[in-house]
Amino acid sequence: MTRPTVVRVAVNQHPRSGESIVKFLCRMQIQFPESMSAEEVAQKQAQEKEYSQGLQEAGELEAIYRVVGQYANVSIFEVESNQRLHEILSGFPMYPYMTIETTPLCQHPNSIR
Ligand SMILES: O=C(O)C[C@H]1C=CC(=O)O1
Repeated sequence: MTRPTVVRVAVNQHPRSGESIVKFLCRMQIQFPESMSAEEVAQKQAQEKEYSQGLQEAGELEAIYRVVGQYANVSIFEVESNQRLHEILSGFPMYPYMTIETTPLCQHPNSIR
């Protein structure tokens, strides 16, 4: 007797690796203390750039956009778990100066991708 073919489709799969992922929209608003010097700000910005570009190269930070007119960004993360997202966000060098809103995402039925 032949068995029926079972096709498994993960709800959230990474488009390239096929691994199971969770996807989040994050909004990060940055507010440095008034007492912080321009040199300290520049140092934080350089550290942030290196950390952020590492995440982008690793595929965990899929996209980042500046919010027009604000020291804020919206970013799309594709990560293995909620725990991993928390590790990433709390590892940002600017984390102590950020207000972060996270929104979990799932597939839209009308999306063609
Ligand atoms: O928006 C910013 O400038 C802060 C920051 C968070 C990630 C990143 O690449 O930059």
